[in-house]
Amino acid sequence: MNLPKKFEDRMMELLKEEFPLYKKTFEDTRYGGIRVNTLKISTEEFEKICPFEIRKIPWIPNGYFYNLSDQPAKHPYYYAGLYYIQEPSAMTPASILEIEEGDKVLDLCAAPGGKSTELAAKLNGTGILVTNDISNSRAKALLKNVELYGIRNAVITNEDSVKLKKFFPEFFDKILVDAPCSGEGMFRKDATIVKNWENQGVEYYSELQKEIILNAADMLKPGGMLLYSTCTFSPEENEATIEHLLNERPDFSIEEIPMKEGFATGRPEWINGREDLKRCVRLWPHKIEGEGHFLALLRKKKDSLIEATEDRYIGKKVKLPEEFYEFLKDINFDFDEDRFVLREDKIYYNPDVNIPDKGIRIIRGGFFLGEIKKKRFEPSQSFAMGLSKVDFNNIIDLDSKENDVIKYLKCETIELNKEHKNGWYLICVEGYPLGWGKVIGQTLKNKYQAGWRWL
Ligand SMILES: C[S@@+](CC[C@H](N)C(=O)[O-])C[C@H]1O[C@@H](n2cnc3c(N)ncnc32)[C@H](O)[C@@H]1O
Repeated sequence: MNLPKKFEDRMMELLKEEFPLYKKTFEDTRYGGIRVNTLKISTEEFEKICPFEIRKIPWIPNGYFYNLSDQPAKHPYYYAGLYYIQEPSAMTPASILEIEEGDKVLDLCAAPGGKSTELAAKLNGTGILVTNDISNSRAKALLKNVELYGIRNAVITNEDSVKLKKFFPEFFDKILVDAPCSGEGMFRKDATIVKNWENQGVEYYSELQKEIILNAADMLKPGGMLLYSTCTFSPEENEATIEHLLNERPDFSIEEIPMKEGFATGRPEWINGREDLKRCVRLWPHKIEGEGHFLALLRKKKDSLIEATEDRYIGKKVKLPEEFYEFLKDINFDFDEDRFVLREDKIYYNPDVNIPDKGIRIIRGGFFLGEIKKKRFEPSQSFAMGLSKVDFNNIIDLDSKENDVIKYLKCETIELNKEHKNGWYLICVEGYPLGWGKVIGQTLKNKYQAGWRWL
């Protein structure tokens, strides 16, 4: 692979005797990874049913390598949201950031959702995940992933960090900043990143990261934790960004990250920086089976004068159409009635946390349940994905190896060979929900979301 000369010279100067080992990784094939969505399935269960060969990623409790000759995105289990396809080192940031149930979590640079989907799994339906991206098109990909992975407590925003900060001063318990970067760790995966590096290099991103990390710092509660990560190697975008934060916000300190085999420390000497930058972690492609990453875990000093605030969502019971309540009779899931929201015939379920909702560009505010169409309630795709098979009374369970499941995912009508009463059914593959269908006589009318269909 042809690397930019400027990049190669700099890496040689930084890595010295390690450089040949690093350089050699460009001759090897990359590693493919999948991360099990523990909102839907345990790792033990997944290992039993996984249809292709996998091998544990040593430093990620729910991460596995797969062979690149397999196609995990072409299996019904992928459509059931059982796993996320992610480069192994990119799994590390969300795995390191400890989340407690009930936390208010922000993923500031989130699209397409590789880290958000794991943060949500750790929240396990409690608290709130505000997941944000400045790019509208990327935020749409994020929306799809939030829905596919069955996340019920997310609010998706489409803002830059300056604007977001105005709405959320010292609001979050945990923040992940997976910063836009020059992507030096992506060169092997995607050659177009090399072009981008040449056009808009390290200096451009370093300035942007300094701005973003300070805005994130101001949205963190005292006592809260912030995880900063990039998939690049340049010290200007890594140790220097952290040093900038520590200089500008002296109430922050760097926390130790538990070291695993192959993890390397931060390199303060590369920027003549402070000694504690050694607590940052560098993942190198010549030391672990992954493309590489940088991580820093930061704590904001606790101010004992600040009292905990009560942020629970207090809604008022809205009058919802009868058809919706009729549908809920088949749902075995305890909804808090005060959290239902009706917006232009669409029904949502709010997370249990109050957030400002005026003046922010919100792409999705809570769990979208469905809409009223011609006096009927039509449940949404996200409603199906947010349920497990025990949550709905009427199930049609398809065999992962039979053709009907692919027909269903292709939005085709299915003829049933067993008697079913008419009405809405949660269509599952081996017990994991895929979407809705409506039985009329012997026919299953397909209600799978057209934009998601199997191509
Ligand atoms: C490294 S990518 C994020 C990858 C994502 N965390 C994941 O794991 O799937 C960085 C993201 O930051 C977004 N971004 C760039 N500038 C931003 C800003 N000022 N505020 C918020 N997001 C920004 C980009 O659109 C991009 O999607």
